Amino acid sequence: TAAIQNFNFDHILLNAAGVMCQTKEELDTVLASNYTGAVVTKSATPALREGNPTPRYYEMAQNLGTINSMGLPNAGFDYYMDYVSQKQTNKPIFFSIAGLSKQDNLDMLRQLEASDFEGLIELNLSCPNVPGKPQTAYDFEATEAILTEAFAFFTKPLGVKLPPYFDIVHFDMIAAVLNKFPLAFVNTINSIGNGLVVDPQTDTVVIKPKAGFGGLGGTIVKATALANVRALRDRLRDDIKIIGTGGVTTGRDVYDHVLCGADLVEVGSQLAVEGIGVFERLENELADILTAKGYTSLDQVRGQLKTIA
Ligand SMILES: O=C1NC(=O)NC(C(=O)O)N1
Repeated sequence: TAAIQNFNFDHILLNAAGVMCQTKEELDTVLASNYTGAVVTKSATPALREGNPTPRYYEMAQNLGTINSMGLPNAGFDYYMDYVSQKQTNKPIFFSIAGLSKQDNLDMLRQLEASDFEGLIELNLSCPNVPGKPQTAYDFEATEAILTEAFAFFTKPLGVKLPPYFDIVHFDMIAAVLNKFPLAFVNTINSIGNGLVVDPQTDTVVIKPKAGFGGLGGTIVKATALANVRALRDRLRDDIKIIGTGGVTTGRDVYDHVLCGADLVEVGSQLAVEGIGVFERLENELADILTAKGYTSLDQVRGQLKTIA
């Protein structure tokens, strides 16, 4: 549809893959909100997955953030294909996939290409929580290889979910790879992989998988998220849209993501913590900021972050 072609959504907020999107009921809840512009599915693997042993998710005190090692629990590719095939909605759906191998990903992409699905596809190259599996997008050659093979046959709107980078040279390198392909969007960031959180009552890690190592989200990842949005906006072709994810708990955080160049903004940890009402609160807080600044459109804000001369 036109909305998808020019990435023009009624609302810029949606969930982050993994949060409130594993079941049809959760997906319907996000879609039904008057304050979301789209929904993204839990990253699907070919077969249903139980994921990692629990406890595998923890919310830190003072809403500092979250740590998770879910391990890609999901109902399986066919479940989400069934959902999108039957869903009557004019709100765009992002179908997220996270194969455990290049072949898995190519197989799911071939099925999506052959289907009547008219939404967007997010290739998650950044899950940090499958023991023994790397975050693919930290391997620039592997990333180029999967995208080369994918774009040999895939014609629907495709984007990638990236891990955070922490080295300017890595921003340059991943952008050089991504700029070779007709990507519809880039979604940055996924959780900051392999953090470690201690329970102060018990001197114990707070999640069971991987001896407590898990992906960080929420307040504590905001500065890294903004840096990755800004760095990729500065480096990627203008036609590649940016979805900003990470550290969004207030309307100001949404504003900051747009200031750094985000076209859409995803909410993960704060959606898990607060529930579906977070979207209305964020949109109202954002509107108040725009009004206070005399802006009538986010287009006046997007990418306008100033530097110090
Ligand atoms: O890509 C992912 N990012 C996360 O932080 N967690 C999930 C997961 O573990 O399934 N996947």
